[in-house]
Amino acid sequence: MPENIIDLRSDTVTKPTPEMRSAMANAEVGDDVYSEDPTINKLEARAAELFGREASIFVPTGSMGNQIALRLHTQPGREVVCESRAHVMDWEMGMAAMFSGCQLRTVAGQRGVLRWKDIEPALATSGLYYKAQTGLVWVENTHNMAGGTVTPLAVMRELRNGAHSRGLPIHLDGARVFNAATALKTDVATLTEGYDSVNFCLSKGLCAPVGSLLVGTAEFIREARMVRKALGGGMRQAGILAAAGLIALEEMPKRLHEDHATARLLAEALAKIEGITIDPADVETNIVIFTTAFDAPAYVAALKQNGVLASALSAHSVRLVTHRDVDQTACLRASAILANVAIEAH
Ligand SMILES: Cc1ncc(COP(=O)(O)O)c(CN[C@H](C(=O)O)[C@H](C)O)c1O
Repeated sequence: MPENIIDLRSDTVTKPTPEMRSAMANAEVGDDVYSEDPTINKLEARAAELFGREASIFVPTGSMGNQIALRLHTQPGREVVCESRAHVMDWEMGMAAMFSGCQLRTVAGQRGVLRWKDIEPALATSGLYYKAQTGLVWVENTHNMAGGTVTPLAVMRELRNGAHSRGLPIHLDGARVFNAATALKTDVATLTEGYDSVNFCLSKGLCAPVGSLLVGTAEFIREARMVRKALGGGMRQAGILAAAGLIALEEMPKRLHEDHATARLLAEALAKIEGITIDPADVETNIVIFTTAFDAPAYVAALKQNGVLASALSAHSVRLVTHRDVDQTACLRASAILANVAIEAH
């Protein structure tokens, strides 16, 4: 495989910045199981402040943050209503059932964006003996497998108000909520206001090496701490990770628009390639999903041989994700490789 690979598989591949590495090396630490790690405490306080919440908890992965929230909001036998291609449905190893005894009730959104009128018919909140009762409404913003699509602020509020009008909690899988806020030119506190919990990732576009944060009320986070420990997520001197997380929070959201611009460039180049279908107008953030007339896994394998890493989502679907470690020059180089390999794929 050639040198200087262009890795567009995911924004999870981002490496910590030199500033993060230096902060990690010098981090003040303590035992976080005793809540004595000063850098973790600082990160959790800062995250709660940014989201306008009472508290937050640092977790090693977005999956763990999501599953802690699902467990706390539900009880065994309840249903969780989510979008049909949600991460919690397709990428979290059946943990809703395995850990929380819940089943997922999927609802197809428009390019991943749910509306309350779509959710309402899927609810079971009283008096039905043949269905599991609904226990939680689940939103994903941005929506990964729909192509990084953004749920607008008015719809976020519509879904929140709908859930609460039926006495249901609502959780946001906000792994890329900073991308959504950037695309909407708003802030995360406004975008997520009133959501009973929000989980967001430091380790994706925000470039931290590890970690996510779950935000909510003080009581919710107190209980989340116990569930995290039960899952084996109680960490010791994790301030080393939190030091990078603080930089991720302060420095990285302001540059996410660059990833969005690069993604749009890629989409415009892809749209010119024979055998590839994509509408660049559909690309709202840092995720580019396109259809191929030819075999996608074979195409991705050939791209790898030519120095571009991508993800085949199905026989005729490919995902590219832009991020800080791939600048516009690299993406222009990738565009040429994507075109040349496509010609051979025909
Ligand atoms: C919306 C959303 N919520 C949660 C997670 C889980 O985060 P981690 O458990 O990987 O930290 C992801 C990771 N997404 C990963 C990726 O995009 O490469 C894969 C698909 O798991 C996500 O996209």
